[in-house]
Amino acid sequence: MAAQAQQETALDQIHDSAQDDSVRDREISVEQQHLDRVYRRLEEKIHEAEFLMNDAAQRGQVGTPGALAERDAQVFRAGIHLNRLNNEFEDFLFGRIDLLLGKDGKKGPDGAYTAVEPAEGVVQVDETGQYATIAETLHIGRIGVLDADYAPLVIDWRAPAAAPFYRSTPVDPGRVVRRRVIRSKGRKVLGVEDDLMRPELKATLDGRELPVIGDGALMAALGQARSHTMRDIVASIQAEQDLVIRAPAASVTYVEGGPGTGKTAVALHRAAYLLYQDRRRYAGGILIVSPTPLLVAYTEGVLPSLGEEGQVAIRAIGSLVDGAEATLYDSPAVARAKGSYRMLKVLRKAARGALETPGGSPGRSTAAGGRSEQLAFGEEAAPAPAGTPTRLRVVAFGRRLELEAAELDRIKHNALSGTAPVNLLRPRARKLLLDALWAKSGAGTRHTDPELAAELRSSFDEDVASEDSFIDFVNAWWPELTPRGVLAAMADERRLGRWARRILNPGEVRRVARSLKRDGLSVHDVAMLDELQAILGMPVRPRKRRELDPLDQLTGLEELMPVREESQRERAERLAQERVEYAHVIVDEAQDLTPMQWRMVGRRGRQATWTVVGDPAQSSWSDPDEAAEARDEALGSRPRRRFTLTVNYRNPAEIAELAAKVLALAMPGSESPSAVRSTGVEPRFVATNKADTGVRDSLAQTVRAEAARLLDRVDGTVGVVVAMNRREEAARWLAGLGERVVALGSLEAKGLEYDATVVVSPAEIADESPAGLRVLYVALTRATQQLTIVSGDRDEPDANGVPDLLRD
Ligand SMILES: Nc1ncnc2c1ncn2[C@@H]1O[C@H](COP(=O)(O)OP(=O)(O)OP(=O)(O)O)[C@@H](O)[C@H]1O
Repeated sequence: MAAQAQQETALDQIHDSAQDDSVRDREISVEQQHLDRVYRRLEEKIHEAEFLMNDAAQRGQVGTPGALAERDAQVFRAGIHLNRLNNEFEDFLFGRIDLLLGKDGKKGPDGAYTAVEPAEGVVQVDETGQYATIAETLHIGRIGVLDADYAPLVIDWRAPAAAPFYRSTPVDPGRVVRRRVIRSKGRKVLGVEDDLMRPELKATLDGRELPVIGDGALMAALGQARSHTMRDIVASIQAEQDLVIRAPAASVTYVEGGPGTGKTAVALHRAAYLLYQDRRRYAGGILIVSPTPLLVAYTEGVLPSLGEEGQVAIRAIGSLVDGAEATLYDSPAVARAKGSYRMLKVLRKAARGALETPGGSPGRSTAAGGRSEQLAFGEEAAPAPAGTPTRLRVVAFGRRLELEAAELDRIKHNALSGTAPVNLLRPRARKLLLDALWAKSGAGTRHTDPELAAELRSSFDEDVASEDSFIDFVNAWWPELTPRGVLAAMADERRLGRWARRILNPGEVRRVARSLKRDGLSVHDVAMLDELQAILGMPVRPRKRRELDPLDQLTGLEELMPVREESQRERAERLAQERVEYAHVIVDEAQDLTPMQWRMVGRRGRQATWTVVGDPAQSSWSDPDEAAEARDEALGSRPRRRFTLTVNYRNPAEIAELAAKVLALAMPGSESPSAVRSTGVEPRFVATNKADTGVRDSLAQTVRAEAARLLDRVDGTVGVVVAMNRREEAARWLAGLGERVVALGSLEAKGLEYDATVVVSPAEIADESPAGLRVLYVALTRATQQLTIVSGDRDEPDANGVPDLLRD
């Protein structure tokens, strides 16, 4: 009997699932029909754009300036249009909402009704419950497409009419009854996933009950394997994230949220939204500052997938200064000295001190006639020892005139007392030299008539200033300083000691000087270079003129028209490079910026609006209060709009719970975001067997074995996170395991994620810097599915292998 019941249940299930499959297939084919219509329309539009291009080319042959200007503008617009259509042809339709009738009957510019709330009385009740009719269906995609009658076939995801797709929740559904995510590849619809916003409502569309397919799009998206590049989340943005993405761009939008809450994703989507919403305003460019080149590479594809790249520059914090690229790391102690406000004072002294003659500060006599380093090196050059002249000799009005070392020092001291950037004080120094020589010449007493005296003085200045000996002297005595030159001078411990007196302690001076002797730059050096650039002031150099198209000159459309052979992308890159200030600045992982880095970033957005996203609990900077002060200085008095993201989309609950233990140590009292899903797989703890093979070998073997094990268990990537000083060693441990696995230093793991991670020796990571516990918290929150902790030499694992830092 029981067996028969079981059989019947099984048969029922087969029957249900066959029915489900046929409903699913029918729904897929409904969406396929819509997609086919959209493609037909897109093809028409592409033909239109091509026609416009040809038409424009014909006008070019007419040759009058007016016709040429019109041609250029038309080609430009048609080119952009074609480019977008071609680029976004793939996978661009991803959503649909089915809506109740709205409160008013107004339509927006995209052809959709604008009301958010349903009209009164559209939901009716009978003995079977609530029922209603679907009044409007909207499809959402990466770009908007209207049909030939201007009715919306696809709504751009950033348009106001698309907002309910993201904002509607079962608690606050508005007009939305069903939200559907459509999965497609090229021209083929592969699947649909539905979420019901009003599950209690029986809704009909074209006389048929609205079917619901799948378990919801979010879970489907979160469960997918990770690759080495981030995907956009445009099909499953959640309501609290959407509020940030669409927040008005006034002043500063400030977003906090724990690991995995989507801060980076939200920041990128916000850039795309701002461009859509006010393209003209953001033609000034959007800068996204990212903490590491690894995170730049990881996130780089998201904006193009949203149809935006031209106006957005994503730069690592170590690549913000043109021509400089950070490749080195500083020890925590050196980083602390270089990144803090104290360094600002040192740099100000160094910039002036770099002109001083050896053995004393400017103004003190150097009668010993010593020689000093020549500091006017080119961008790449190291300081070349050369003579700083200690005597100036010229011949003027037939007389030999001389200034001695003491006088020269006095003049230099005087000139440096000005507040202008050091390089811009050079003309003032030159003028003071001429004054001193003029006084020596005694010619000032020759005429009492002021006009004649002035004439004489001006011909004296002209004579002297054109003399080779004077020109050579000024060049050697007051060379033009470059940021790199001053930084190189700071590598001299003795000189740095003088400039950093009572600011850095002797140990810091020694370590900083030593670090500046290395070949290459660290992220902190780059911020110092930028500061020096501001302190020194760069004399204006003639800009390299790019080749001009004669037609551009004719029409004056030089900036509007892409130059021949320069693609849209190259043009965007060129503009980004030439640009120093931006219209909007987005700072990702803002908690990590040092005071000096905030100053550098601040200079790029003096007139900008800002979006700042971060998580104080993940800060690797040792003095968060000082950084907060610098951040407030960079952002000025602009009002802040604050948002908090509360849901962790990355880590399953099992991993989030473990990480929360470290958070409690790192920042007692702060709250973890709640994990949105659970996998049932607990983190694994492995202790190395030191007795067998020795600690080092054992660690290598254990980590390799764990990485191999995880590669078998997940489809995507595996990250092995070690303390910074073990990076190279760890890469060797993993040799030959393939491209899906990577070794990372703790600081490099920032912002990244992997299907599975191995965190090696929590104690080593926690001990490596004053912010070590927060860095460990970052390391523990990188996995989307599985996590293994391998204890090292410094950990004290219990019988289950759980190291002390991760026990209750
Ligand atoms: N609404 C969403 N739909 C689908 N996936 C999402 C959503 N929000 C976030 N995610 C995914 O969650 C993961 C974490 O997102 P993201 O890296 O932006 O978080 P974060 O807050 O910047 O994390 P961290 O502070 O650790 O760097 C990513 O894989 C992202 O694609």
